[in-house]
Amino acid sequence: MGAVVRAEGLTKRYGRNRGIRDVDLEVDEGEVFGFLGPNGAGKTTTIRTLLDYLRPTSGRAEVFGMDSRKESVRIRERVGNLPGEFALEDRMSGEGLLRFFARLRGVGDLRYAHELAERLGADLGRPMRRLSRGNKQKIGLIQALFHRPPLLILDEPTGGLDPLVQEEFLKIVGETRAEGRTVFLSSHNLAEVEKICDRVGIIREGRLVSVETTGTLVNKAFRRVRMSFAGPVDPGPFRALPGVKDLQADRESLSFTLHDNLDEVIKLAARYELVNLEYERPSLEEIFLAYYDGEERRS
Ligand SMILES: Nc1ncnc2c1ncn2[C@@H]1O[C@H](COP(=O)(O)OP(=O)(O)OP(=O)(O)O)[C@@H](O)[C@H]1O
Repeated sequence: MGAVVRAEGLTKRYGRNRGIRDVDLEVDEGEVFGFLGPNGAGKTTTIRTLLDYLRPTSGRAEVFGMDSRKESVRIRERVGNLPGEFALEDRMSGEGLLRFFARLRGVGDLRYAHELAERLGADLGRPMRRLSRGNKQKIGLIQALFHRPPLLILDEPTGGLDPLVQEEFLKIVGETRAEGRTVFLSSHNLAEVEKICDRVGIIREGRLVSVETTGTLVNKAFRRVRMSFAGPVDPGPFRALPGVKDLQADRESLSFTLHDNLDEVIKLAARYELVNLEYERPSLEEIFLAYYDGEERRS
């Protein structure tokens, strides 16, 4: 499996504004790659630069091995793109818009488009300008998906969608991957990223600060531990153990986050009569917040 998207030292400055700096990135064929970061981190800038809607200040990007500046037309033919602002104020209906895109792309058959509209509950009959944000977004997704492109680049695909529609969208992404196609999506919604992404890139203040498989990111993080005992427990020795943080205690129970050192914690707990033990891994959201918090303190 080769890289479908590759960025090397990709940098975009907007005058004195930061944009993105030195982004090195590879997205492999057949994977679902999640691009995470808070508002203003540089997700949209990266996506627009990959597709040559923006010219990089320095560095380069390739999509399907083609230079994104020199071969943007050929690249865009093979990409289904949902831009960050899909807000057409058009008189045309969703159906009209899809027919327009179908002609442009030389696709004769709109059956998959109609199937997607049905599944997402999209209203294809109304003028685009009369649709709510979420309903516009559905049309935006359908136009990105219906010609079954080998690469999907989706900027905040579930923004404005209600939870049931989000679930359906996640199924569609799963089917896309099962067909061996590649998906690159940016998101704020960490629960959804955790469900569908094989790998995750975290961007912070224009720099890509981490790329990991979703499993690694979640597994190497801390755990939340809660212990209840049959009698009073002395929290002091627990608090003193390396790896134990944010410990809270009442007479017969302890709760804390554990970053390391499970063995010593269990041995210490075994000196008491333990009646309950909860050991939970955090959500990607908690990891992300902790990551950002830690980064902030380091910088
Ligand atoms: N046209 C522009 N002119 C000047 N600065 C810009 C422009 N577009 C983006 N920026 C700046 O570049 C940085 C990255 O913005 P970008 O829109 O790529 O972030 P994002 O991660 O997509 O955020 P969001 O989640 O809010 O969409 C921000 O500091 C932003 O202020």
